[in-house]
Amino acid sequence: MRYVSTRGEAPVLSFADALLAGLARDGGLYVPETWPTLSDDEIAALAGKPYAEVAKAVIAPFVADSIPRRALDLMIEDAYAGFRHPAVAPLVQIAPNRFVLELFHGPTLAFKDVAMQLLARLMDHVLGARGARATIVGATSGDTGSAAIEAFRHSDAVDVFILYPHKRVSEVQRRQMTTVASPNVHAIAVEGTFDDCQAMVKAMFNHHAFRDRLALAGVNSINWARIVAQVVYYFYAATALGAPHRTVSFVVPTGNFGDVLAGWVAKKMGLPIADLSIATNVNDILARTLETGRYETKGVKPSSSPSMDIQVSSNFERLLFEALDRDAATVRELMGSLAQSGAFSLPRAAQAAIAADFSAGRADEPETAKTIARAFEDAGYLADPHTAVALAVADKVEHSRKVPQVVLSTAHPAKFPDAVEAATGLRPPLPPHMADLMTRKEHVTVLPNDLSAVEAFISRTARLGAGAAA
Ligand SMILES: Cc1ncc(COP(=O)(O)O)c(C=O)c1O
Ligand SMILES: N[C@@H](CCOP(=O)(O)O)C(=O)O
Repeated sequence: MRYVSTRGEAPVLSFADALLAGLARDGGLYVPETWPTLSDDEIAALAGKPYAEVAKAVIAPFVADSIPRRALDLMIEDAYAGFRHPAVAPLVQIAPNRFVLELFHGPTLAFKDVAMQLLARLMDHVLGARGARATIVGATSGDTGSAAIEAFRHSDAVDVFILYPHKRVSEVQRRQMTTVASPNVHAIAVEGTFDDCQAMVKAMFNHHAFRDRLALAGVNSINWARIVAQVVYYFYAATALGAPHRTVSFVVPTGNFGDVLAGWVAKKMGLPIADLSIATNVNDILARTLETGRYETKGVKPSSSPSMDIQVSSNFERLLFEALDRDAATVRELMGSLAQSGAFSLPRAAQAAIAADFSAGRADEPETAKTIARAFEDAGYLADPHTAVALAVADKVEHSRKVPQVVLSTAHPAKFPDAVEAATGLRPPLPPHMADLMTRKEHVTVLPNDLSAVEAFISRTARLGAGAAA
């Protein structure tokens, strides 16, 4: 499988090179040259299989040129062996025709572990085979950062720098990033928003001298490997509910658009999905885009689901590329407009193509709190605020409700104990492996929202950059 950039001006790469590249050198995102498909028989054969077996079948076609099958299988088995639930991603029925897919049973209690645990193994494998090292830079609104730090903390081949928005993540999220004492891990609190952090990470990739000197690699969902690992749980859940003989819908709490895009990839590969619902909090740029055809950024409002406090959803570019029939020149034009004026208008055909696969809805703060309370009262289910946004939207999306609806639960309620306690009176405890999190020593560098200050810090601190000027 070869990978092409959504902006059409970067080299075509193998899986291994796309894995290490992160952002394409033209500023675009890598996507597979063609979409592999699974036949109905192949999909039916996944029903009832352990999570790792489903992962092997779904991921193999995307990596075949770069990773020997036996090595892939071992990495997948190892990645999911550490999850706290034997099903890895259990499906819990909470109402007739409604299921919650719990994706938070990995080490850092959020769905990011599902992809990150595998990504770290894949990167170590490729770097090891090349005798190479890398400097990972990542932006986080709370969960990607902790998942990446956990996954790479023992890796000798990488240094990890995670940028998060100062004072805009939950205390549990912050401490998960700042209390890891590994010498290769660096948490940076940026005085700005997640969008500022993400823009800085992309700017570092677009600063080619810096990128090459430090051998930058990315762990955000700009990295294709993150998406492909997330495609797996759509197959896992849908086949458990009768696919391919039965159609299902998914409702996905959405921020950077990686998770719901993975659902779209599953559909492209042959999984019968009736509807993919994009659930947003008050930062509803994606819901507005689907309604109006205009993608328009506004100021970010802090919410009780902070991981979704995002305006610039990186992976929307991948969908746009497909909706425009892979017209990279138009992608470049629209992304240029976004960079210059903070907005672009979708061509009508692209808007229609997107509307054929996706619906969207938003939940404001009172609705989110009410939904946490109602899920607990009606079903005895304790939902975190991100999951609650999706549960609230699940009621609103008509088309989606005609078939079994799977709501993705992306974080453990204990990651957001204040919001959960305020709605239910119950304070969810952290699991035993994190019981002392609140007393561990924190290590963090606070930096201004300024690219040169961040680049200078990374240059000084990274093993590949030591002593060099930014
Ligand atoms: C808990 C949680 N839910 C949902 C999301 C949204 O996922 P995505 O960015 O893939 O749209 C995020 C982060 O982005 C998250 O951390
Ligand atoms: N909510 C995310 C934001 C970054 O998303 P990613 O999927 O692109 O890494 C987070 O928790 O950091």
